[in-house]
Amino acid sequence: MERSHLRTRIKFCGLTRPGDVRLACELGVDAIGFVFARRSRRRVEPEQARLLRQALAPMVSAVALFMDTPADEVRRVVRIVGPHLLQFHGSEDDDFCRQFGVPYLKAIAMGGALGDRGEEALFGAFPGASGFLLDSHASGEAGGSGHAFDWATVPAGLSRPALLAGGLSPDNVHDAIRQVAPWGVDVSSGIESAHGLKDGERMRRFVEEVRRADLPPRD
Ligand SMILES: O=C(O)c1ccccc1N[C@@H]1O[C@H](COP(=O)(O)O)[C@@H](O)[C@H]1O
Repeated sequence: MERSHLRTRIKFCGLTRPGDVRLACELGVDAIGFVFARRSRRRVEPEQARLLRQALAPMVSAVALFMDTPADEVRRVVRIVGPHLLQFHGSEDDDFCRQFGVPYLKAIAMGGALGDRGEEALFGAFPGASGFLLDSHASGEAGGSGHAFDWATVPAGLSRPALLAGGLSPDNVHDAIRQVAPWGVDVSSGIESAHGLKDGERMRRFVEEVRRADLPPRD
């Protein structure tokens, strides 16, 4: 697929240890996600996330992930952690997502029943979103499953930034980027040794594979 950008952005999600945050920054990732979704095994408390955020290098963004989280809880995280971006995975609408005064990404469920998958059908309900995350869960289900969806269902030539997510790993991210040419990639399970515990070698290989996919094709 043709690319409109020179570099695929990388977001590592579900980090729970300062050492993992520091290594991710050394490897050159663009954003780190902290999970506040109630059902997640990677969930961190706001005070813990505040410490993790302090381990971030300059110019690396902190992303706070929610799934149908009450607005007062989101506000508390915004106040204590100070994320650069919010990421919503549930049935939140555009008004809900915008009310916190922080730019937001909306996760779009790419699993389950296939309907109209044009850009307007996927993104049209979220004019206030800074970008999107195309994840493998079905509507109403949680993400972070480690399962990929059919990348062929991503419409070509998206005009708004979209991160490809769901089941990415060092073993498939090169092919995913070459097939979809996403604005960015987002990974959690594929760089873990256990839920919330990232594996240094898998993190390093993931970044190397993204960089390899970004090289111009040889003649
Ligand atoms: O990580 C979680 O526990 C989680 C919980 C609820 C909603 C989303 C969640 N994670 C997001 O899902 C994508 C894909 O994860 P994976 O790579 O397939 O494990 C991940 O990037 C998070 O943004």
